[in-house]
Amino acid sequence: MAGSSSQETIMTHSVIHPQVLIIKPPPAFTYFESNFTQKFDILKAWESPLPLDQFLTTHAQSVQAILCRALTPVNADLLQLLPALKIVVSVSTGANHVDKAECRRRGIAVTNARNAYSEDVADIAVGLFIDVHRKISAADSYVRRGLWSSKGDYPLGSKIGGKRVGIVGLGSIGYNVAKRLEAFGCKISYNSRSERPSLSYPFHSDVCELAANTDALIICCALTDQTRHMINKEVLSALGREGVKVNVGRGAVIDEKELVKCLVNREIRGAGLDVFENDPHVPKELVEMDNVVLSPHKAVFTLESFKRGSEVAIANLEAFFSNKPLVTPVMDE
Ligand SMILES: O=CC(=O)O
Repeated sequence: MAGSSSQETIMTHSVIHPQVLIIKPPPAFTYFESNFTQKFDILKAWESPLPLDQFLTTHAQSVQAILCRALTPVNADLLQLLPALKIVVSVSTGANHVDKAECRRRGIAVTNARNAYSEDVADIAVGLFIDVHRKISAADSYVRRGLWSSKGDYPLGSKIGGKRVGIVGLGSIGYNVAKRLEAFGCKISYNSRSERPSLSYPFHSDVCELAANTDALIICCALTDQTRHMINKEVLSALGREGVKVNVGRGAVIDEKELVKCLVNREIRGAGLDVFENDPHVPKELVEMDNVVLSPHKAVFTLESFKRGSEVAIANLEAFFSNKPLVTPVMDE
């Protein structure tokens, strides 16, 4: 008996979990870390005293899987240091931080969080939209700075109900924004990679035409070669002086320099921005404007979203290590 129990102990201790590299922990990782460590041997690059390239060189021959987040680029330089890599599991929905062309060339699979965060991101889009029109953040600052008593009533905002809202990217996030804003009495139309005939919202294949026919644009699409700087000077001009722009997609979908110029010259009414062209760097002009609401790329930041995101990541890693089909592979764009 004694022999078999010590054999059991040895067996328990000798279970070898598949290795997963993490360079920087994803947000809220500590909440879900044990879910990962029960199944995988997590290589924590951020805890190593070695410089990253030395750390990676040490593990180069064994690392087949990497778990990453939006702010950790998995670019060609990093991929070169990982010759045995077979899968990149991103806990983000957007996969623009992964060099997908290089992954494709090397036969490395890429997965993302797909729709895990859509509802929470849609909530923030709606929050920014309301905030810009009703000046909630600016009014909060007005009260805190003691201006209410010295300067009197705060300037008027603009009504939400009846606004014509153009959604750019009617995927899962965009659709959730549309449903929410319909309930506020807004009129929805959209631009997307393709029309969704099952929905009754008017579709505009041309984003400029969408802008010309709406009071606000809400950017919900992914950053791809096709969408980079899609919201340019022409689109912003079409949106017009009373127009508002909200972005919960990726900063570089908008030509940020043009956006700043339009805001400075009051060529559009305002903007609500959760993402920036060079996250986490925010143009200083924007910081000074009270018709702009700024948010630090946090639309997905709820415990519930990160729980769901970590479940999707674990499901993809398990599928990969047991040779099953991946749960949320990123399709070629
Ligand atoms: O921006 C966050 C994400 O893409 O998940």
